Amino acid sequence: MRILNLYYSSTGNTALVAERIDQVIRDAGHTLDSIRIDKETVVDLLAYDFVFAGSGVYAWLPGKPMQNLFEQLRRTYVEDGAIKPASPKLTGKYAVLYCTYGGVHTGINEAIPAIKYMGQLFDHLGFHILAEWYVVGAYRLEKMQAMSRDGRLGDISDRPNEQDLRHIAEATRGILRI
Ligand SMILES: Cc1cc2nc3c(=O)[nH]c(=O)nc-3n(C[C@H](O)[C@H](O)[C@H](O)COP(=O)(O)O)c2cc1C
Repeated sequence: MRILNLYYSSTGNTALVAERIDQVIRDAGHTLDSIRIDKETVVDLLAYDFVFAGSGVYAWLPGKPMQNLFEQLRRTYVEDGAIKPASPKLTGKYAVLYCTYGGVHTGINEAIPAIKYMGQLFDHLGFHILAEWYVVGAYRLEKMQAMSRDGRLGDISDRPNEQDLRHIAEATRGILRI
């Protein structure tokens, strides 16, 4: 099984989640490509059977570098015919989407558009979307730290914490059983 973990992380929270996912996959005896997205990233999602895709949430969406990559991929897959009308499902292609988010204003509702945005590329290609994981992540920028205390989710200064990462590890172990 060819496995990819593709993620964008600006302030490190999503990277912590991604690293835990990587570790569980390796401990289960698989190899994987783990790619932290930057401006240079080139990838073919269709080269993999199982893709984990994650990002921090910024203004309700994944980070700009991930949006740019997904837009490039969407265009390429439309041009080469991989995105077909009615998006027929592909056998043996699975995706798991995850994000970290602060939710200072409206809680998890701020993160839902980011997950749905990422999911659309996989859905268009015909991947089966197995799960959507929402992990709380503190606002790490100095000027935003009050948002980690005063928002709708309460004090999230230490998130993602070890308990969050243990949940992700368990969920990853579970999803690999399919
Ligand atoms: C510039 C900026 C904008 C953000 N905007 C949102 C937002 O709209 N909604 C939200 O829930 N969290 C928002 N957050 C919180 C991040 O989603 C959260 O800190 C996340 O864990 C960051 O992931 P990263 O450390 O992997 O970059 C924002 C954080 C920053 C720094």
